[in-house]
Amino acid sequence: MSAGGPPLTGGAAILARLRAQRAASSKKTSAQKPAVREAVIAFASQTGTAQDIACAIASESKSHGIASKVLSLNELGFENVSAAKTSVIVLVASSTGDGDPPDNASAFFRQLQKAQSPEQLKGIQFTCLGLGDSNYTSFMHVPRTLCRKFRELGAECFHGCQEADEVEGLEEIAEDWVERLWAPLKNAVAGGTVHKVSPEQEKTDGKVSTQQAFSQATSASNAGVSLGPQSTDSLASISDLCISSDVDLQGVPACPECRVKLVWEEDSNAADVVLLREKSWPSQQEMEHRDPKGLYNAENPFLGKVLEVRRLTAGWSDKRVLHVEVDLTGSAVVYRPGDSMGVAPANDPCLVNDILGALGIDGARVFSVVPRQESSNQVLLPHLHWPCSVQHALASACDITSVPRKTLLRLLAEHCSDEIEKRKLLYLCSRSGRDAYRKVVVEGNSSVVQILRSCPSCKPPLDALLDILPPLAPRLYSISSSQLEKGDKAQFAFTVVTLQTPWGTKNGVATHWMDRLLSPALSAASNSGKPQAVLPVFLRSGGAFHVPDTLEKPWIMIGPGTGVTPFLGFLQERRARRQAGGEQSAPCWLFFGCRQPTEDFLYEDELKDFLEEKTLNRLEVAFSRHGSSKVYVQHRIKEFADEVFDMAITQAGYVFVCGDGASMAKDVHDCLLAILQSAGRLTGQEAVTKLAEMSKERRYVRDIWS
Ligand SMILES: Cc1cc2nc3c(=O)[nH]c(=O)nc-3n(C[C@H](O)[C@H](O)[C@H](O)COP(=O)(O)O)c2cc1C
Repeated sequence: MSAGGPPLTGGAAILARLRAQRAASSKKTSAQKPAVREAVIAFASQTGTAQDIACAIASESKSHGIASKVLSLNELGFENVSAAKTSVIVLVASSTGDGDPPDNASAFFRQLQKAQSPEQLKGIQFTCLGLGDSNYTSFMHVPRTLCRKFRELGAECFHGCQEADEVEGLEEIAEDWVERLWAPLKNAVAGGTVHKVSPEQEKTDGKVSTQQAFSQATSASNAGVSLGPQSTDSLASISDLCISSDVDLQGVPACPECRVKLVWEEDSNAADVVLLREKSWPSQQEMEHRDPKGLYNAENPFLGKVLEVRRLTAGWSDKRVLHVEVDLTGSAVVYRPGDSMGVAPANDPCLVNDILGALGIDGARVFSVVPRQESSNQVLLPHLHWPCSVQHALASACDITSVPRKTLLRLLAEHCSDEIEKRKLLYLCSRSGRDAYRKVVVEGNSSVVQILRSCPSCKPPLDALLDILPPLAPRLYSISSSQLEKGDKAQFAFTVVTLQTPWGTKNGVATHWMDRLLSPALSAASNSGKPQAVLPVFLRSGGAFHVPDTLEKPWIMIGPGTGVTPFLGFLQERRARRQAGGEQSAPCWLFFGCRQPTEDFLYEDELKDFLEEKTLNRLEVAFSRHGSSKVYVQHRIKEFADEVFDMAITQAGYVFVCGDGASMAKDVHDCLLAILQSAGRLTGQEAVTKLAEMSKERRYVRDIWS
């Protein structure tokens, strides 16, 4: 019988039996083994950085004589955290969205937040490395919450927690912290007296300021270390690397240990059931999945029919932005403008075939996963939804396109039979190869597929590869509609991302997947159509990025490119509320930016309608390719310095910014600081404090992406 449901029959019964057998076999072995004192290295990671650092810590711990195992927080499970089972925990955690936990930590985080007993984690020694980006309003929300809750529940910190900010450079700060981790970790695992670190002490003791750590780390890495075999200026790809046999390979991490074994399904009937289930996606059952509260996620999405798809950019432009309308009828989803639509994508089948070819594996083979360590009773790699085929795991569950982390390169190096290829990959993981790693791998926007192409002798075992590849993360798109106007429909827009890299063209995973799915409906003549497609979707809250309760304070909205999309929803909401009457409305301005009027003026007609009916009082557009000089939103905002100051500060209005976090959000932030100084006569420090206050009062709110 399925838990609380009707008895399982046919294929479902076979799948349930396979899972239960694997789980039982790993439990049996765990019961036979006495518990060993070991450190649990637990990560919360959305795009793989925290996972990579956690894996590197686990691998290196062996050389320090420390037994350890590495798990995502969800794999660990909050119910398994206790002084008896997990006495020493090293947390490596990032945040996503607006201070949200990464998907592989969300269930753990939920349970941790609910836990109240001050004794629940008594006897546990922990430390935490937080990863974050100070451009985000909820900077370090997840790591800080983990640390606070662990302490509140009785755990003790054995090594000063550290925060590594992307803005200052994660790698150096993390390396420095890990370097200082070994002695206290060894002591904690040995059960020695722990030198407790209080949050206050961390400020001066265990925790080095990020700037200090940064300079320590960089000066250490510059001292007496070879600069590598050649200048990075001439480097574009791995084939450009010339590695001599005496190249300095110091700092190469230990090869990550594989945690899992794959158990191949030999029963062809059982394998066929799995293949059929994968082929018939979405099944009737998946199509009919409904949550009465409208709570869906990437694992259990709502399958929404696509009602409309329309191209928003000119047909001749190399920029392809598509508008999509999804039917949410029956889903019980309630969204607010500012929320995002999550979409669970799949990888390009050609890339999957490349990996299968490189590894020489039949994609139709079906497997289950069991832990290699006999004492482990965790369900590992749950995101694969095993039993599954290799093809399915690589297409739907693993991230095969993002920039490879050093532990992945280290694994690949281990499995190159060609000595030169191996040394190239080792060099990229080494301290002296840091600049080459940044240039070739990070800036070159490489991927595991591209590395396998460049190193044909590389044949990593599938179990180790599946263990190390991060889960394929869902993608989030700002909703561009309001339910007050659109009811059961939700709209969003996306740019089909195509990057030119030194290796060749690299396509955005989700945007190309949606483009492939939706394009048949776009007729050449009308550029608009009614597709018969469904999208697996779920709602992600926009946090503080929402329409204010009042229309009586001014709104300044800044959203170049697809950053304008949430403001379409804001304006629909505003129109509906104005039409309902009863609210005075203060001025509402929008600063939008695009290349040129005839190419990518997204939602031009809709925005002009809002303007005409006075839902929007001013629309200022910055054209970057229309005229003799490039004009961006911050230039247009500066032209209205006095009005912006009056609306935002004197009238205590709202400033919303949406779009690219790498440059636009920073330029706009600097522009606002300059306006506070010029129009408001504030000093530089007063301007910084003022914006921080506005941010705290949720009157300066940003939804930015990297
Ligand atoms: C969509 C997105 C949202 C993010 N939100 C936050 C946030 O709210 N707070 C924060 O400190 N960092 C935030 N970050 C920065 C990440 O925490 C940081 O890049 C981290 O290194 C990612 O680690 P991971 O690869 O393990 O997920 C965000 C990054 C992205 C891409």
